[in-house]
Amino acid sequence: MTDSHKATASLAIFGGTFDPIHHGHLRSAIEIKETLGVDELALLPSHRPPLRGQPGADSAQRLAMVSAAVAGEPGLAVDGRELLRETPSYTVDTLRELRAERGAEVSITVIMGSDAFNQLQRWRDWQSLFRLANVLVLHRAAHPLAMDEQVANFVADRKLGSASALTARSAGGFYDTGLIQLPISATDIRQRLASGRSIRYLVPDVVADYIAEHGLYTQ
Ligand SMILES: Nc1ncnc2c1ncn2[C@@H]1O[C@H](COP(=O)(O)OP(=O)(O)OP(=O)(O)O)[C@@H](O)[C@H]1O
Ligand SMILES: O=C(O)c1ccc[n+]([C@@H]2O[C@H](COP(=O)([O-])O)[C@@H](O)[C@H]2O)c1
Repeated sequence: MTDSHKATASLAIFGGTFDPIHHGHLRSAIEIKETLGVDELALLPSHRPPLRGQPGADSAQRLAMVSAAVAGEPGLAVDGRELLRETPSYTVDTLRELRAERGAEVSITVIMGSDAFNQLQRWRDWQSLFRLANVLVLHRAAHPLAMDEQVANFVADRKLGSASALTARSAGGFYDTGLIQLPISATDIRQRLASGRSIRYLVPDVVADYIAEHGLYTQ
């Protein structure tokens, strides 16, 4: 795989633990879909998050909540492929699978928040992400961009001038959107549930209903 291909179609992937998915994720997904003009945007729940402890909800429950949240939203899709691998959910493995399926010409962009990007140097084979895909960063108010020096040097000559430039190339580009996300976090949602407070308007109603029905995050 090289980054020199001119892309023929475009896909963006937004991976996460989604424990649970919330309106911060969903709002950003829509904004990116519109800003990039990408053909497809898929949310990918991770099965075994590589750099954090076991989630509060199991993988099938997190996938069910993501699926319910985007049902009926034509711009967004769900890709459950990471649940099929028992190894840690390394993004580089997911990208290798997608490349094998989609070919070299399709533009693939990995979306991540600044909290995730600030840890990129800890990701498995992180330089290969740029061989296989583009990377787009969103900002979280609570996590100012503070990338590792090695990562900063690596992306310095990969920076693109616009978000839409990502969809024109298959891989190798980096774009920092400057987009500030809604200040919602899954940690805060779990804490509210554990202390009996409401999570209404932080997550879609179908997700709140699923959480209540399954008694999730009560402790
Ligand atoms: N409010 C938000 N808006 C948009 N993206 C978000 C938001 N919160 C998290 N993200 C991004 O979504 C991806 C998956 O995040 P994750 O599922 O861990 O959610 P989280 O709210 O950060 O959860 P936790 O609080 O459990 O760490 C990451 O790239 C993260 O930066
Ligand atoms: O590939 C890795 O080494 C790697 C390390 C940490 C996180 N990720 C991916 O980054 C996404 C966000 O992770 P998290 O833990 O912030 O929800 C999710 O798709 C993870 O699989 C990937």
